[in-house]
Parts: sequence; C-alpha cells; structure tokens
Amino acid sequence: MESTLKEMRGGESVLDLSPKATVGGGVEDVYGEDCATEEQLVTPWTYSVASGYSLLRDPHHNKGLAFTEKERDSHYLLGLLPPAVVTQQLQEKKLMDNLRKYQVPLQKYMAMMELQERNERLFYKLLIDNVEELLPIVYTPTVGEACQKYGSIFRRPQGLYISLKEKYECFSAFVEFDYPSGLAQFNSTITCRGKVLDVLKNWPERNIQVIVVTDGERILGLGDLGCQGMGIPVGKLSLYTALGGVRPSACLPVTIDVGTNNEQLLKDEFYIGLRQRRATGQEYADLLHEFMSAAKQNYGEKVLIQFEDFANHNAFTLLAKYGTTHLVFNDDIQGTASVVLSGVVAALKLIGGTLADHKFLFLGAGEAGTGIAELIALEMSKQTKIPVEETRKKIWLVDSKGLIVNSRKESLQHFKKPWAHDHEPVKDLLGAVKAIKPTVLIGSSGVGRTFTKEIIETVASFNEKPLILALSNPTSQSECTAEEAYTWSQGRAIFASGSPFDPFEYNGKVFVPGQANNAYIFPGFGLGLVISGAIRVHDDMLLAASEALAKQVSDENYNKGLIYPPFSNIRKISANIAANVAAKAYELGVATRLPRPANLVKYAESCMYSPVYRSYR
Ligand SMILES: NC(=O)C1=CN([C@@H]2O[C@H](COP(=O)(O)OP(=O)(O)OC[C@H]3O[C@@H](n4cnc5c(N)ncnc54)[C@H](OP(=O)(O)O)[C@@H]3O)[C@@H](O)[C@H]2O)C=CC1
Ligand SMILES: CC(=O)C(=O)O
Ligand SMILES: [Mg+2]
Repeated sequence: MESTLKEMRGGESVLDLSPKATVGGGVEDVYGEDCATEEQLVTPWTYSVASGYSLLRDPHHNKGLAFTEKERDSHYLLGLLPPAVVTQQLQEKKLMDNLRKYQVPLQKYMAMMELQERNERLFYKLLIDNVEELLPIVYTPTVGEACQKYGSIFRRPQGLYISLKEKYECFSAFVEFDYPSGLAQFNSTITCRGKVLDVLKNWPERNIQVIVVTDGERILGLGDLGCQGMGIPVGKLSLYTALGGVRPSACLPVTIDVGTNNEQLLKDEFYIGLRQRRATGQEYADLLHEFMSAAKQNYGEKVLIQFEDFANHNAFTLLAKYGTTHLVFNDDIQGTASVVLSGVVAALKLIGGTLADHKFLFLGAGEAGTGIAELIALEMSKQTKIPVEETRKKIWLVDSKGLIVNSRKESLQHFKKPWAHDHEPVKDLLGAVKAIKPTVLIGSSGVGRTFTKEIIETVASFNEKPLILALSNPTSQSECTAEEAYTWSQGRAIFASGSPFDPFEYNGKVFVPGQANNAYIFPGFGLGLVISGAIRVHDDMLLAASEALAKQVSDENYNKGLIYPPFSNIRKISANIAANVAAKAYELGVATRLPRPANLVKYAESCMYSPVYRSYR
C-alpha cells in the first residue's frame, strides 16, 4: 500500500499518504472517513497519477520543456510540448532575463505569482538562487502594493479564505413538544456546527506543518486591507519554503475575513472580500476560536500557526490565549523581536559596550515596538542577573501621544504599561530624543519620514556611532531612508531598515544598509519547531534564534557596517537558527521528535526542501 501511494505521486515522498501508526497504536484516519458517523458528510477524495495535459497544468509536477523524451513518452506528453528539451538551469536563465525586462515591480510580482501557479519547483529555484534580487518582489515592499491592488490583479485564488459566512451560528427557537400528557413549549438556543473544519478539509494537502494566518487588519504599515491581505500569508509561506526549506505542500496560507473598515475597499467594485464593516467582540473571538480548534483537530498539535499582521488590539490577546494550547507564534511581536535583538547584539561590535550599557528609544509602542523592547530587556536581564523589571528601565517608547510615562499609566493599553517609567510628560519624538539621549533609535510606528533631519542630527550629536533602525514597512513607511540616515549623521550611523535600500555613497565611501526584517528569523525558527516536533513556543527559543543569527555575521560584513549577514546565505543561516531553536526545544522538554538527532544543523539541512526537478518513472 505504502509503495503504491508513493508511486502514484511520481515516486515523491513529499506527501506520504500511507497509513501511519498513531500514538495509540491505531491507523491514522487521514480522510476522516472512518471516524465520521453515518449522518456526517465525508469528502470523496480520489488520487490519480497526473499525466498528459493535466500533468502540464499541475504546478507541483509540471516541468515544462524540461520533461525528458522518456518522460514525454511515458506520461502522454508527446505533441503537447514543442520538441526542444531544456534544463532547469536554462529555464531559470530565460525567466530571469524576462523578469529583468519588466520596469515595474508589480509586473515582476505578477510574473512570479504566475510562475508559482504554473511550475512550483521552478518558482522556488528562481527564488532560492536569486534571493536578494527577488525578495523585494515576492516580499516587502512589492507585496504591499500587490495587497493594495489584490482585487484588480487577482487571477487564481491562493490559500484558504475563511469568512464569517463559515462561522457557527447560535439562534433561539421556540420549540413545541406535543406529549401525550400535554403540550410543552419553551425557548431554546440552538447552535449549528460551523463550516470552518469543512473549509480546511477542502484544501488538497493533508500534511500541513505551517499555517500563516492574517485577518488583514494591519498589513505592513498600510493599515486595513481586509481580505486582500492574503498576499502576506502567501508571501511569508513562500519564504518558509525558499529561505527555511519547509516543503510547499506543508504550508497553508489562511485569511480570516471578518469584513474591513477600509471605506475605499468597501466601495471598490473589484474588492474580493466580505462587503461589511469588521466584526468585533464575541463574534470575532468565536470565528477565531473555531479556526484555531479546527486547525488543531485537522492537523494535530504540532501544526505551527503563525499570526501575521493582526492589529494590536487582537494580536496580543490571541497570542496569550492560544500560547498555552497551541503551537503559535506571532511574527510581528516575536519574530521581529528576535531579529532586532540579533542586530543590536551584532552591532555592539561596532558601537561598543554591552547590551546593558545602552539606552533604547522607540518610535512606536505596538506589536513590534513592545515585542522588541521586552526581548531586549529579557536578554539584558539574563546577561546581568538584574530583574527584568529593572532592565526595562533602560528602554523608552514613544507612541502617538508622546513618551510613555507613569502619569499616563492608567489610560495605557496593557502591553504598554510595563514601559511607563518615571519622567515628565514629553509630547513628541524630538523632545524624547533630547530628554532620554538614546544610543539606539528604533522606528516601529508604521509612519514614514518620522526620523527627521533634526532628530537624526540630535541623536548623532551625542553618539559617535548611533544605531538607527527604521523598521516600518513597506519602503514608503520607513522612518527614514538610508541616504537620510547616513547623510544626516555624517556617515556615522549604523543603519538597517525593514525594507531594503540600495547601497549609498557618501563622501567617497559606500555604505551598505542592512535589512532588519523578521524574514531572517521566522523561516529558520519554524523549521526548528517542525524538525523537533515542538508543541509550544517559549521566549528562550526566540533568544536562541537571535543568538544563532548574530553568530552568522562575519568580519567581512562588519567591515561594511552590516549587522546582518547577507540574504544570499539564508539557507545556511536558517539551518543554524533551526538547530539552535530545536536544541532549546529539546532542553525545555517540548520536543516530541525523539530521539534527538546528534547533529541538529546537519539534520536541519537534511530536512530542507530542494526545488531541483525530480525524475518521473
Ligand atoms: N521590519 C520588520 O521585520 C517588521 C516591521 N514592522 C513594521 O512596523 C510597523 C508597526 O507595526 P506594529 O508594531 O505591528 O503596529 P502597531 O499598530 O501595533 O503599532 C504602531 C505604533 O506606532 C505608534 N504610532 C503611530 N503613528 C505614530 C506617530 N505619528 N507618532 C508616534 N507614534 C505613532 C502607535 O501609537 P498608538 O499606540 O498611540 O496608536 C503604535 O504604538 C509597521 O510598519 C510594520 O510594517 C512590523 C513587524 C516586523
Ligand atoms: C515584516 C513584517 O512582518 C511586517 O512589516 O509586518
Ligand atoms: Mg508582519
């Protein structure tokens, strides 16, 4: 049975459909048919060998002109392709040549999406081999523009859409029973089973390891894009595969559609989502809960659910609520924290001192800002053995109302309260910079050009080498450009940004800005959880990921002023991050894949997906 099923999938063991012994010793009911009652509906799944025309239209197995003569003969492809047989390398060369001819990044994005839908392995080959060139296309900044225009550029759906329409409903009914002894009448609340589990079962893959889910309310720094936020889970998961080696069939992008408060989208005739204002409160919580329960029920305890680009009024609550029952990770809070801590630790080689010697000032006290602040305070506390309540005092945050200080504490959202320190009220960033005199300035506000000339000049006036991180995405929302950071600090700033900037020449010296983006962390972090079979995420794993990333910065990188290694080495970096995270999972006792492999880096590398074409019998 096992070999037959593998043969049916072209010899790939990518998706092993063979029955597996479960922990309890039974046989896994992959399709849910055996456990369904006679009244329950089941899906009539069929699997067949793709051949001929349908093989050419199956993105998982299509190789285009790279099908060999023998494969064309045995898979009924003769005549369906022109005679030339080419290598994957030549296909890659041609596609890169074509992509480079497009002047507009969105056209490149659409060409890449079209390739992903046509020939998945070639898509990943391109992305892996040309990561520095293509990352800004499939990811920030271009993915932001793609989400804004998703309704117009939408061709084929990617990922799963779960909307309020699928949520279970409760309704009251007046019920009458006509007993022999008399008529009984009462009001009853009836709950109809929701359809979220059925939606998950519609997805063709059964063996999902990573879900990236958004509700579209805070897409990058672009705000509420509703259902059109789908571009983000799709983009993040393509990085899970290309950068972290998680196989594409194990990745599931999900968008939860609870409506949108974006008036422009609500009026847009091409908008693809529910045309209503956002559901909130219990209705929102219920749909999210139905999704979280269905995901665990369908894919098991070890499926990683990554929350992405939720607004902060939901993000912290969801993370706290499901952190104890599910394997969940919030990329904006936790992934960003890990990547920024890594950059700061690496930067110490250039700016000097220990972590605790520095004073941090953030513009933006939301998910990214407070997430980073907390991990820095935690690491400082571990290094100095000073309680975290004390190390937090080295870190200051400014939100839209000014510096976060004690006198504001009562009115602050819960995630800001730990950052309310004793100080006079200060109304804006410039005032805060003058009052706090930070050595590190971090932008996480989602508002572009907020690091003005005066602010950067002031920071540079009391720091030999100010560390300036403009994290907000996409490029239009960056707190400053690389050119501004280097020029206004007279070439002294150590600078990195969330979206990439080109190298900049100032006074005859070329400055290479780094990219402080959670894309360095989440692919390797997720791989580490998957390969160890981790069942929960712990802050120490974020520290482990951060440490592994910082160790990958070479002297050559430091000499260029870089605090992150180049993305061209990302697969090696991800394997090291995965190994460190997995090691921590074993140490904490939350790993279930036993015995622990002796060499975790080698093991991580051996688990990574390769996009090279497979030969078909
Ligand atoms: N580089 C990376 O890897 C990552 C980058 N980001 C980027 O960071 C940005 C913020 O994301 P996130 O933290 O999730 O968003 P949030 O909405 O959670 O937080 C935004 C914060 O910025 C504050 N803010 C907004 N406008 C101003 C202003 N004019 N002056 C001062 N403060 C202001 C808000 O203040 P208030 O609370 O008062 O409303 C809030 O505290 C986004 O652009 C996102 O793309 C996010 C994650 C990762
Ligand atoms: C990078 C990222 O996750 C964000 O900007 O939201
Ligand atoms: Mg994000």
